[in-house]
Amino acid sequence: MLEFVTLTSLIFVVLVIWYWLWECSSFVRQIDRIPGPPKVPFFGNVFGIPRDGSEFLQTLHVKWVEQYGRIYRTWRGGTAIVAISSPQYVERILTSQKNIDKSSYYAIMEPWLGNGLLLSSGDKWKKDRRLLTPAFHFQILGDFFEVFHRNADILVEKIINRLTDSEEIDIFPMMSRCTLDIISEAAMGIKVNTQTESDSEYIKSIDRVQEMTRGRFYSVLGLLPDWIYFSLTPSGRELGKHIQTLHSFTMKVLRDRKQQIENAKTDDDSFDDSDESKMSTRKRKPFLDLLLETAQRGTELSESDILSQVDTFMFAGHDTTSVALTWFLYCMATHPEEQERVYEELLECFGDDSDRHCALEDLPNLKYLECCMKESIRLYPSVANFRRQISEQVQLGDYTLPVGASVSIQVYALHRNEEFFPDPLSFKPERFQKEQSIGRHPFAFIPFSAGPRNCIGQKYAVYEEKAILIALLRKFRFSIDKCHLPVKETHGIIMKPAGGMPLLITLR
Ligand code: HEM
Repeated sequence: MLEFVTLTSLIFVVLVIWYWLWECSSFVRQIDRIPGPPKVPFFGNVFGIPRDGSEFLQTLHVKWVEQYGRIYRTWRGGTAIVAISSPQYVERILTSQKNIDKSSYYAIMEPWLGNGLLLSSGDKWKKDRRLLTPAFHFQILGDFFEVFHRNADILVEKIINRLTDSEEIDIFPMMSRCTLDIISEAAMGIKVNTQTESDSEYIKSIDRVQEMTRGRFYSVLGLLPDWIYFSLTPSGRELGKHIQTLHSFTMKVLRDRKQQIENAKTDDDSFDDSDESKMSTRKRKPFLDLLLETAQRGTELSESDILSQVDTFMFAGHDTTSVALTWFLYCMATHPEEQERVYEELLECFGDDSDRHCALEDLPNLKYLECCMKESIRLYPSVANFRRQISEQVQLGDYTLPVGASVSIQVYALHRNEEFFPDPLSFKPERFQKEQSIGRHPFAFIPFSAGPRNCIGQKYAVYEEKAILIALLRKFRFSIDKCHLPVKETHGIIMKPAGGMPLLITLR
């Protein structure tokens, strides 16, 4: 017994000394000069950060910004996270060529997304980004419109069929299926038909994986290494099961596409064409083919590398767009005058030709639609925050961020900064008209991030959204029953509407 007490006391003393030395280190002193919520020894702020996605957003993006300012720090165990939401600070971080790697937050996504473009660092990221950029070439994107239109038509059809039962429809799952079908076909070359076929396990699992990944990051369990978390905890086992579902889905996509290419080879040898300069003049080419071609040319690219990219693009290119569409329709439903103005602009553009799909050339004529899209994603950014790892010390105002700190760019809080968007909580599309945008700080509005590591799919996403929204707004009028107001945001990795988005829909 005496030995046990002695040993426990000894461990306690060692831990206290270790903690005291850590507290006195220049890293901790530099971080703790930045204001932030009080921390608990060893655990930091993990207990003070709400698990619930809506409260999480309100606490980190509203309450603590009001309390501590547009730069504040939190601790996750021994990891320092500096949250910033002023454009000047954001510009310093996002324009850096050095501080472009992702923070430890993203390590928690690795069992799911592997070392794909979103998570990779250093030379691997540079090489992959160079390889994948041609797939998003402006001229190639024009060829994707056919896929956007076909899937938007299916969506319109589905809504019309549902209207016979009820005018109120939760549009969020419908958007999710539509964008999943589009990304699978446009980027992977495979039709998965989740709009027309029954419940998609993939969609259910992707929701759960996001929710659980965010929950894990800010819980004590998140401090456990992967091998303990996934094998010994019930939540780890559940998360592992959902990740497995996602991987099986993307593996099937990869295998199916390989098979298609094999079959096509006998008729057409274009797959062997390695001249990338011809990309822009060829018909649309799924980005997955680029990876398969590269692997075939003998470059080091294993099946698991390709799978990580497929997982990454399926995630990054599907949910981000479906929530942007969903929040946009919410803004229209709650702002009938603005909705009518968009409709009038569409009538002016398309006239009586109600069946004509939009083309790339129509888009410059739809300026008010674009202002509404920007205003909606300002208020409801699909990615409410993202992070960078500090690998070269940086000065933000009075504070020095040492190497090893993590920076969280708080897009939600940044977009609601009164200094740049007066009356920030109101939906005012005019803010984005040319005259009103002049002089606004270029980093005050960054829904797709900015700088060298911005969203590679930005143009693709905007075209896709426009094609879908134009089809919907020409056909339907959207409103919302007041009993649902306001629809709250919930933060997983993507910012979704808590409890779906039930809208009242009528035919025009
Ligand atoms: C409304 C739609 C979208 C929004 C709001 C959005 C937003 C973002 C943001 C904020 C980032 C930076 C994330 C970070 O640094 O951690 C990002 C990165 C990325 N996005 Fe998007 N995105 C959208 C659609 C898409 C689409 C359609 C694709 C693919 C087809 C895509 C692929 C990617 C990839 C691969 C990255 C990582 C880029 C890199 O690190 O080099 N995104 N996106």
